[in-house]
Amino acid sequence: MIKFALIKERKTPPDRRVVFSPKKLQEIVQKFPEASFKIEASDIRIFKDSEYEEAGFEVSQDISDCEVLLGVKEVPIASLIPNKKYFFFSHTIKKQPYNRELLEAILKNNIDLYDYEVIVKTNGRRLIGFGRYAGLVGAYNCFRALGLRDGIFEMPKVDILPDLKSVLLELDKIKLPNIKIVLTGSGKVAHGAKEILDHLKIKQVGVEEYLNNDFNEPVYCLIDVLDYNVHKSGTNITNKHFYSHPEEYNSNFMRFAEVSHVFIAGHFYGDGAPIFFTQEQANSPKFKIKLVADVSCDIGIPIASTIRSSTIADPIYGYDPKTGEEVDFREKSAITVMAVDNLPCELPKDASKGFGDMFMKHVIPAFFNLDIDGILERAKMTENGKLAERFSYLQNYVDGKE
Ligand SMILES: NC(=O)c1ccc[n+]([C@@H]2O[C@H](COP(=O)([O-])OP(=O)(O)OC[C@H]3O[C@@H](n4cnc5c(N)ncnc54)[C@H](O)[C@@H]3O)[C@@H](O)[C@H]2O)c1
Repeated sequence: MIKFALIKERKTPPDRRVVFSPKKLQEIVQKFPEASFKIEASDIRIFKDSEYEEAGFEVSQDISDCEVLLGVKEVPIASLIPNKKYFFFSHTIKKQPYNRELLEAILKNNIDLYDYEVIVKTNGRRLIGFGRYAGLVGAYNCFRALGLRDGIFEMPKVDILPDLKSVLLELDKIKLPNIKIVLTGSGKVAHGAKEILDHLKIKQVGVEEYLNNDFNEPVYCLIDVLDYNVHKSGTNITNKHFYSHPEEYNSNFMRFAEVSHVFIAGHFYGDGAPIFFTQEQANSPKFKIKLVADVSCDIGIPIASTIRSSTIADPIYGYDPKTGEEVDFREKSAITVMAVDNLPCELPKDASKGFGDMFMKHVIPAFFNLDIDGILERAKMTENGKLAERFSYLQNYVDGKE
C-alpha cells in the first residue's frame, strides 16, 4: 500500500490549485487499490474539504503518516516534513536564487524531491504541466487588454468566472478588428493560446502569407524557433540543433514585428537564445506591435517590453519604448503588456482537473509497475540527502557558490 497525501498550499498569494479533484481520486483508488489518499485540510483549495469527505477521503490536519506528499507550489521550509517523498514545482532547476535555501533544506531533511518540470519522456519532453491553462488564460487576457485599451469591448476577468466554459462564452461576445496576431511556441502554452484563437474563428495563415498580405479579417500566424531565428550560415538546420546551439543563431523576429499588431508569446526561451526585440528595435518606426501578451514571461531579456511580471489583480501595464520605463497602458506611445506569471491560477478548477488527468496517466502507474519507463527515476532530484546524478549541476548553487 502506498499512502499519498494532497498537501495544503501555503504560498502567498494563495494558490487554489490541487493535484487531484475528489472525483479523480475516486477513479485512481478504483484503478489502483494499493493507493490510498489523505487530504490535508485547507480553506483555500478550489475543492472544499467537505467535497473530499463526501467522496470518501479522510481530511486531516496531520498527514505525517503518508509517504508521498503531492503539492503544487513550493512548500515553505518550516512546513517540510523530513524523510518524505515530495512532488511540487520547486523552481530550482534553473538555479533560481530565491529557492536555494529551499533545496538546501530538502537535502538536509533527507527528502526525495520530484519536480513536475522534470517529469519527462526519455527524449526530455515534459509530460506534466499547467501550460495549456496558461495559454488559454493568457490569450483571453490579451483580448481583454485590447478591449480595455481601445475601448472597443469589455470582458470580465477570468478569475471571477467559474470555469473554461464561461470563459469561452465571454469570448463569443466580442468582435475583433482586422488585426494580425503572431503567436510563438510549440508546446502546451502555445497550443492553449491557439485553442482560444481557433475558438474565436480567427483565420490561421502561413508565414509567407502573413508577412506579405493584407487581410480584411483578423488573422494569426503560429511560428516556431526556425521561423523567428536564422542560423548564422543563413541555412537553418533543425529545431533540435537550435535547442543545443542557440548562440549560432540570429533573431529573425523583426520581420514579424513589422507587420503584427499583437504578439502572444508562448515559446520556451532557452539560455543563450537570440532575443526577440530590443528597446531600440521597439523604438524603430517600422516596429508595429502595440500589444504583447507575454505568457512565456521571461523578465528583462528576450522581450524588451516585459520589464516585470504583472499580477492577476493588476495584469496590464504600459511600456514606453522611448524611455524603457513603465507608463499607463492607455498612453498613445505605450506598448500594452500583459505578463501575469501565474495565469493557470485564474482557472483553478479546470487547471486542477487537467493536471490530475496528466498525473494519473503518466505518473501514478509508475508507482505500481516498478517504474518500468523510468518516469520517477528521471524526475527524482534528491535522494539520501544528495542530489541525484542528473541534477549534480546544482551542487554549487546549493552550496551558495554561484
Ligand atoms: N505565465 C504563466 O503563468 C506560465 C505558465 C506556464 C508556463 N509558462 C511558461 O511558458 C513557456 C512555455 O511553456 P510550455 O508549457 O508550453 O512548455 P512545453 O514544455 O509544453 O513546450 C516547450 C516547447 O519548447 C520547445 N523547446 C524545448 N527546448 C527548447 C529550447 N531550448 N528553446 C526553444 N524551444 C525549446 C519544446 O520542443 C516544446 O515544443 C515556459 O517558459 C513556461 O515557463 C508560463
